[in-house]
Amino acid sequence: MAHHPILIGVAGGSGSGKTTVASALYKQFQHESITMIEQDSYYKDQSHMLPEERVHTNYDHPLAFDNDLLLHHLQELLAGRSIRKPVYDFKVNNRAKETVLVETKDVIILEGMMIFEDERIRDLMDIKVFVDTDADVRIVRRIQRDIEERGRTLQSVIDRYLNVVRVMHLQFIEPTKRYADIIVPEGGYNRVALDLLANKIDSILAEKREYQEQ
Ligand SMILES: Nc1ncnc2c1ncn2[C@@H]1O[C@H](COP(=O)(O)OP(=O)(O)O)[C@@H](O)[C@H]1O
Ligand SMILES: Nc1ccn([C@@H]2O[C@H](COP(=O)(O)O)[C@@H](O)[C@H]2O)c(=O)n1
Repeated sequence: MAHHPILIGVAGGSGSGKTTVASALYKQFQHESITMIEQDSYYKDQSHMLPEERVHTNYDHPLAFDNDLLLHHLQELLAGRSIRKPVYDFKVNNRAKETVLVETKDVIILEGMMIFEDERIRDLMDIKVFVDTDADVRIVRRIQRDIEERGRTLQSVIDRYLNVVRVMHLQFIEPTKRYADIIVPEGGYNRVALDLLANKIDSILAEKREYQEQ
């Protein structure tokens, strides 16, 4: 393994294409040593709340995330140790009982809406990517995904978007674009951006290997 793993952050609004970009990078390096972490896995545990109370949580506010645990886990991975990543269940708005073993790798991709918002987490990243997609495209993608995969109704997705997601996006996500090294329009299928990123990752890996051999 390289001397220090590389941490790549992929941020952007809900439905922007973060997961698609992160997965494309993951695929490109699947023969290397690579792993992926999602900030969504670090939504706070809400077992102490009734299911009907959990519906009212603001999931688009930085405080919805257990960033202390995320920071600790990233530090562990970067130090060469494995972690047990929490599992989040969107259908019941709560952390699941099981955890998943994640071993450290040369390249760690962290994907999530607000990963640039916490300075402690931001400062660990070697490359910061912001996936920038227009709000109309993001809401259409989100409607489709939340109904198909997260068990939501059309009305609940629309209400939450207009009352919470949109407002929080402007307050907490859009301003973090300034921290990005690279802004990728439209995300997932932007081949040029993905190739540029892959080249950069390759060169950092080569640099680290050279340093390690000295
Ligand atoms: N460039 C793109 N063109 C068309 N559809 C896309 C593109 N990027 C992502 N998608 C689709 O949009 C949806 C949301 O993308 P996803 O990567 O899950 O976004 P995020 O992780 O930012 O919420 C997915 O169904 C994905 O297949
Ligand atoms: N229990 C929850 C937790 C979060 N959300 C929404 O998920 C969005 C973030 O996920 P992306 O993959 O789209 O980045 C966020 O906007 C939350 O509103 C939820 O619906 N329920």
